[in-house]
Amino acid sequence: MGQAFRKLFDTFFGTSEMQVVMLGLDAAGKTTILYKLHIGEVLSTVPTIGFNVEKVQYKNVMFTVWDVGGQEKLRPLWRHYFNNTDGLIYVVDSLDRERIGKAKQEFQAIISDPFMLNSVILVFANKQDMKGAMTPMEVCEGLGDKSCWILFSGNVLLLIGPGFSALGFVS
Ligand SMILES: Nc1nc2c(ncn2[C@@H]2O[C@H](COP(=O)(O)OP(=O)(O)OP(=O)(O)O)[C@@H](O)[C@H]2O)c(=O)[nH]1
Ligand SMILES: [Mg+2]
Repeated sequence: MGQAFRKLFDTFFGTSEMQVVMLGLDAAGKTTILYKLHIGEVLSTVPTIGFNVEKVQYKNVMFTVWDVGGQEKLRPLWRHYFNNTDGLIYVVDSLDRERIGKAKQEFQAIISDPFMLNSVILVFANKQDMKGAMTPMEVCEGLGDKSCWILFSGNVLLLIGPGFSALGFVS
């Protein structure tokens, strides 16, 4: 019955699509997350030069996820992905206390861009398995959004600030 209802629902409403860009400093774990979402496995990665792109279906939404290299010399290219982006996944290495200031600077620059004003934003506080990792609250404060709320699920921090809304992606 559930299946039949879903088929009927999909026939009438179809599958919607969202373009999502995944950004964050180098070695934050973006490519690892992309392939965990895409094939459900943790693969070994090399630093991304350019981008990886995969489609990920969640319920009746097809997400096209762009994972863009985060090395310093590649960051000026990030803005080329902002046009037509519905959502941002910003990945932070929770172990990297030294660079949380840099992660904040890049995050604030992204969310101030006119193309990103209507995007939904999800901050992924990654590497929570590591001893000494910043807590999601510390990551949230480190990124400079004092008014954010946190919904914490596993190692996902959903950051909802003024003008932001939730990306239905957390599981
Ligand atoms: N312990 C731990 N290590 C992780 C986690 N996620 C990623 N890593 C490791 O972090 C390193 C960098 O991961 P990548 O996914 O390549 O990082 P990236 O953000 O894509 O890096 P760039 O492509 O250079 O921007 C790899 O050695 C991963 O195995 C995690 O949740 N926990
Ligand atoms: Mg990568």
